[in-house]
Amino acid sequence: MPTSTPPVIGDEPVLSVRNLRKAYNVGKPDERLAIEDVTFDVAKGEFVCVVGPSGAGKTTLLRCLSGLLRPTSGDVRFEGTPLVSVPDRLSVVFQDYSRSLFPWLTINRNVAVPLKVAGVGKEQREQRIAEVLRAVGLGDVGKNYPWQLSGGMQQRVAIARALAHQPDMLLMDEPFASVDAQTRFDLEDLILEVRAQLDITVVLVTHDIDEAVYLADRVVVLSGAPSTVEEIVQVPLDRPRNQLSTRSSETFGKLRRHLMELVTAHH
Ligand SMILES: Nc1ncnc2c1ncn2[C@@H]1O[C@H](COP(=O)(O)OP(=O)(O)OP(=O)(O)O)[C@@H](O)[C@H]1O
Repeated sequence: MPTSTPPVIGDEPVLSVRNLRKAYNVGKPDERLAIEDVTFDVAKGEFVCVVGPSGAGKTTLLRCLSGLLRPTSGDVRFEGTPLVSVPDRLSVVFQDYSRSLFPWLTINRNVAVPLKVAGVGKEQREQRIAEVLRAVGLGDVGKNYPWQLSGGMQQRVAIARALAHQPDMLLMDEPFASVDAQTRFDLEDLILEVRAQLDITVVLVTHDIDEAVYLADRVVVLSGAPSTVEEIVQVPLDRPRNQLSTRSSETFGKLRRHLMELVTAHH
């Protein structure tokens, strides 16, 4: 099977993770090592998925990559700079859209939040909001409130909000886990389209191996906790991808099988 290859030719990686280690409750009786040693790079424009058994530390890793959580040791650099907080050029989308959108704000105002924080003026803000809502297939819901939309539509709003200030990188933690199967396929295709249109770098954590193969250029496979990198698998599937033909191709089947073996062997 294809395995690890150097991800970057020439340019510096957008994200570089070196010997990341994360323990919770250090020095206390309930100290717990979640991540033992994780190293990988993400190149500009690349789509990297992270998979691993339940409890492998996927959410912990993503939080460390976003600057929300400080590693115990090791180094995470975004565009060459060590992370100390969430950088402006990076956006995060979580699984639970119902907790990430502000229920008391209209869709337009939800999407406006990061633009206001970034100091974007009113006129330009309104233009950006209309653009990103159109980009996620939600042209005319701006005056509605989140609770008036379906789960899939709310997650589209969360994605639009994450894209509003034109980040260089999007980090996503199980972003499609709370929607039904058909909506999940639609959202997977949406994120692939958005990625292609905006030339954005994406790191997405999922427990769903098929989803990882369908979306990624490379898949980082974590071992069980405390996690290390089991293997980095290259995904040589053509783009644009298609839910029917890509998923039924022989290469897809082989990759899926290989990843299943890796993940279940270390469960
Ligand atoms: N705030 C915390 N305090 C203490 N331990 C924690 C904390 N958050 C996570 N852990 C522990 O760290 C380990 C990794 O958890 P994490 O949620 O990162 O894994 P995961 O791979 O995302 O899990 P899942 O696939 O079940 O969502 C687990 O053993 C968990 O109990």
